Amino acid sequence: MKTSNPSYRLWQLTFRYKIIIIFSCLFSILSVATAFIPFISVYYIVYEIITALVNHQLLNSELIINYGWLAFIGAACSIFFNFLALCFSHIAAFKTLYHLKYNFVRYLSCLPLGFYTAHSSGELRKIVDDDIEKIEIFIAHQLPDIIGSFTTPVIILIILAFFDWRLGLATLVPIILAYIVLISGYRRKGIKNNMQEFQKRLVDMSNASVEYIRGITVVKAFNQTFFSFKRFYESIKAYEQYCLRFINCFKYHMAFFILILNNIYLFIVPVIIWLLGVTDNYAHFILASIFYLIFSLALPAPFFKLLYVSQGLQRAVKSVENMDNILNTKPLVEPESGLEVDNYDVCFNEVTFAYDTNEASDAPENNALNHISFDAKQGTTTALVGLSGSGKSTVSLLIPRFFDPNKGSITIGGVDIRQMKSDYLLSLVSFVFQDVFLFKQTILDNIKIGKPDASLDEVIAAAKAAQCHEFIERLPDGYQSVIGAKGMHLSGGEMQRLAIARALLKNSPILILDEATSFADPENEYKIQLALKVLMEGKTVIMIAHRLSTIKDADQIVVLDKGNLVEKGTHDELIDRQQTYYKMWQYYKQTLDWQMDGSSHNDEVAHV
Ligand SMILES: Nc1ncnc2c1ncn2[C@@H]1O[C@H](COP(=O)(O)OP(=O)(O)OP(=O)(O)O)[C@@H](O)[C@H]1O
Repeated sequence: MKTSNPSYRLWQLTFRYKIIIIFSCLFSILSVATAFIPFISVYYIVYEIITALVNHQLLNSELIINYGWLAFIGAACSIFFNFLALCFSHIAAFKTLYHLKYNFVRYLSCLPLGFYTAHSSGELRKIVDDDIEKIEIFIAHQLPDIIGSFTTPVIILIILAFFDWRLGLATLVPIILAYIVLISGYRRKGIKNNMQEFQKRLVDMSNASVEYIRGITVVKAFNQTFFSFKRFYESIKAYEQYCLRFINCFKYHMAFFILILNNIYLFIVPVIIWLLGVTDNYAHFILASIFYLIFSLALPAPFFKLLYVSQGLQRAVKSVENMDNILNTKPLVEPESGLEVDNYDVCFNEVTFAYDTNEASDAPENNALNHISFDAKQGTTTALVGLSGSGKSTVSLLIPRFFDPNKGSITIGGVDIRQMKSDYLLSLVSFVFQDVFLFKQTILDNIKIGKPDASLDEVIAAAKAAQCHEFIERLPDGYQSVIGAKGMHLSGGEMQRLAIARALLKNSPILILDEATSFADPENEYKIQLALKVLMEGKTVIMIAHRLSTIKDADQIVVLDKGNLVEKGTHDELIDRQQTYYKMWQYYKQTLDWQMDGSSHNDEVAHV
C-alpha cells in the first residue's frame, strides 16, 4: 500500500532510477554554469578594450579572440550539457512511465469487480493517460528546469566575488523577492482546495464527454440530445469556473513575480547611482555595472521556467495522489502458495454476500445473497433460476472471486477458492456473459483470448462448434476481419456465438453460462445447444437462463428469490413440489401459449 504523502511519493518516483537522474541533474548544473561563461567572456573583452583605450596601449587582439572562443565554447557547452541533461531525464522519465502504467494496469486487474462500479472508466482512463503522463513530463522536463533555476542564484553568489559584490547583492535581492512572492502565492489559503476542485472538474468533464459519446445512440433514439448535452455542457462550464477561480486566486502573485523578474535592472540602477559617489576605481566600477545590467536581462529566463515548473510540480503531486488513491484499494488477498485441485465440484457453503458493505448486514434484505448452500458436481449442470434481481449473476460472479463472500465459503474440489492463486482459479473457469465484450482486434484474436497459443485449426474447430464459422467465412477478411472496422458489423447473436467459441477454445473444467443463448435465433439456438452439450461433457456447468426450456434437462435447478435459496432439485421434482419453480413454469408456459396464439409473431420468447 502507498501510504506516504504525495509530494514525498513524487520525489521517490522521480529518483526511482537514481543514477540516471543524478547524471541528468549534474548535466543540468553544468549547463547553467557554462551558460554564464559567454557573459563573463564578454565582460573581459569589454574590459580589455576599455583599459587599452584608457591607457593608450595596443589592443591585445589574441587575448580578445581567445575570450571570443571561450564565449563560444561556453555557449556550445551549455547547449550540449542541456541536451545530455534532457536525454538522461527522458530516459528516466520513460522508464518510470512504463513502470507506472504497467503496474497500474496490472493492479487494476487484481481489484475486485466491485471496484469498477465505484470508479468510472473515464476516471481510470484519465489516470492512465493523463496523470501518469504528467509525472513523466515532470521528470523529463521540469526536473532539469528546477535544478537550473536553483543553480542560477548559487552561480550568481559565486561570481559575486569576481566582480562587484554590492551590485551582485543588488541583483540577488529581486530574485529572492520574486521567490517570496511566488511561494506566498502557493501558500495562500484556498489555493489547494481550488486546485483540487479544478482537478475534480477536469475528471467530471472527461466522464461527461465519455458518457455523452458512448450513449449517443440512446440519446438520439429517445430524442434527448438537449438534456444529455446539458450535462456535458454544465461540466465544461464548471471546469471553466474553477479554472478562472484558480487563476483569480493567483493573479496578483503571478503579476508581481513577472514584474519583478522583468525589471531586475530597476534594482541595480539606484545602487549604481549611489555607489558612483563613493567609488575610487571608476573604470572598474563602470565595467562591473555594464556587466550586471547586461546580465540582468538574461536572468529572468530560468526563473520564468520555475513558474511553469511549480505549476507542473503541483499537477504532478495531484496526479500521484490520484494514482495512489486507486493503488490503495485493497486487492483480493492472494495465498502465498496456492492450492490446486483434482476434481471440479463447486460447492457453496452458507454463502452470504452484500455489495455495498464490507460486513454482510444482519438484515437479509440488504444482502444480495443469504446463506446460499448447494453442490454443483463435476459433469453435471446446475441451473440458476429466479426473478430479476434474485441473485443469479451474483452467485456466478463469486465463483471466480470477482468478489469475496462476507460469510461462508465456496470450494472447488474441496479447496476454498481463497486458498488458490487467482491465475489458477481463473484458468479453471470459462464464462459466457450476457454482455459480450469484443476487442477492436481481429476475429481470430478475439477467439484466441480463450487460449492465446491455439492454432488456427483449433480456432476454426471452436468456431464451427459455436456456429460462427459460416458467418466469419462470409466476412471479406474472414478470421482476419477487425471488429469495429468499417463495414464490420456483427449482430448480438453473432457476438454471443463468438463468446461461446472463446469458451469452447479455453475448455476449462468449470463453465458459467449467463444468458448464453439470449440473442440466438431459434435455428441457431438449437445448434448452439448441441455444441454446448459437447462442451459441457464432464464439466461443472453453472447456467443462468431465463428461458426455462433451456434448463429443463439440467441435473439440478437452484431457485433463488431475493437472495435466498428457496428450492433445489430436478425439473420434475420441482414441478411435483408445486412451489416457486412450478409457478414460474406455469407463467412460462402461458407466455409460450400467448405467442402460439398469435399475439406475437416473434420467434424470440419473452423472458420470465
Ligand atoms: N454491482 C452491484 N452493486 C450493487 N448492487 C448490485 C450490483 N450488482 C447487482 N446488485 C444487486 O444485487 C442483487 C442481485 O443482483 P443479480 O444481478 O445477481 O440478480 P440476477 O438474478 O442475476 O438479475 P438479472 O436476472 O436481472 O440479471 C440485486 O438487488 C441487484 O440490484
